[in-house]
Amino acid sequence: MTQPTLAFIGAGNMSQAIFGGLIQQGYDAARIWGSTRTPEKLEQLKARYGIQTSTDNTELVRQADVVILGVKPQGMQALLKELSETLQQRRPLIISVAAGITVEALDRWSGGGLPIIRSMPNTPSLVGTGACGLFANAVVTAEQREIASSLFAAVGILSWVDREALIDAVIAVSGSGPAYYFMMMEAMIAAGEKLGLSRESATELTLQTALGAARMAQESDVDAGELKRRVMSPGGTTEQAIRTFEQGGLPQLVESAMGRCHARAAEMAAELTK
Ligand SMILES: NC(=O)C1=CN([C@@H]2O[C@H](COP(=O)(O)OP(=O)(O)OC[C@H]3O[C@@H](n4cnc5c(N)ncnc54)[C@H](O)[C@@H]3O)[C@@H](O)[C@H]2O)C=CC1
Ligand SMILES: O=C(O)[C@@H]1CCC=N1
Repeated sequence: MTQPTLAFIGAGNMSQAIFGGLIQQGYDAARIWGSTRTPEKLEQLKARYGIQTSTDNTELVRQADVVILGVKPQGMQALLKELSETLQQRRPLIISVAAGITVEALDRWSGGGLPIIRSMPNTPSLVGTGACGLFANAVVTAEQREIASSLFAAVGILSWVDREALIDAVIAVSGSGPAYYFMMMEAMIAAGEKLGLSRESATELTLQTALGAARMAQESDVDAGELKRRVMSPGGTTEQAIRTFEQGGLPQLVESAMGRCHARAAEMAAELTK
């Protein structure tokens, strides 16, 4: 199958993670277009990834089989107002990555009746280990679903949800999730340094431990709780650390942090999609 031409409108962090990951997996960079507001940024993207670039979003839509909307949620309505006429003429598959912007709003702002997929990817897509949730409107064909699946499968795993509301749960788990782990890494590195390790060594040990734990949990036939218990020797060192996390309320803290993340997605939808 020929690779579809992709237009990333708003080639920022998330878009770059997706097309950077696709290019690493062998996607033809000549079939990838990116736009940002600033020409200097586009020059950098061209030099780094070899993609086609333009500051003219309508030019991108005219080339595209798939249009990926990668702007901030606050900029989506204005962008679609600018593009609706061209989108209606060209009728590409539209994939939004924006948090808090509903399919109903995307449909309304783009003039109605277009195939729209609301996705929630994450930045580890850049290194082929992304995790993405997807929801399609009724206009999206089986073939277009396949196209979206193969794009996201090239940069990680994906999961279709059958209710749009579940995209907000995906945001709380995997869309925002990399930041939770990065925060844990920051804290472990800082604590390792305080215990006398060099920054370099604390960083290397922390990152390898995060990678090892994730790989082990993925490959194991027992759950994360059991893997945790297997590290905890009775009367030993890990037990003291885990007890300290529990006494500090870590599981409840994670639940309320993810609850706030989830609630914010709904608040954004109420604020931005009137
Ligand atoms: N950063 C992340 O980890 C994730 C972000 N998202 C979603 O991705 C979207 C973008 O987020 P980031 O990539 O983090 O932001 P970003 O600020 O890095 O990227 C946005 C880009 O859009 C460009 N832009 C803004 N208005 C434009 C316009 N009218 N035409 C062309 N380009 C325009 C900006 O110049 C910028 O390069 C958001 O809607 C966010 O909800 C989703 C999942 C994860
Ligand atoms: O923080 C945000 O709003 C975006 C959506 C998921 C990750 N970053």
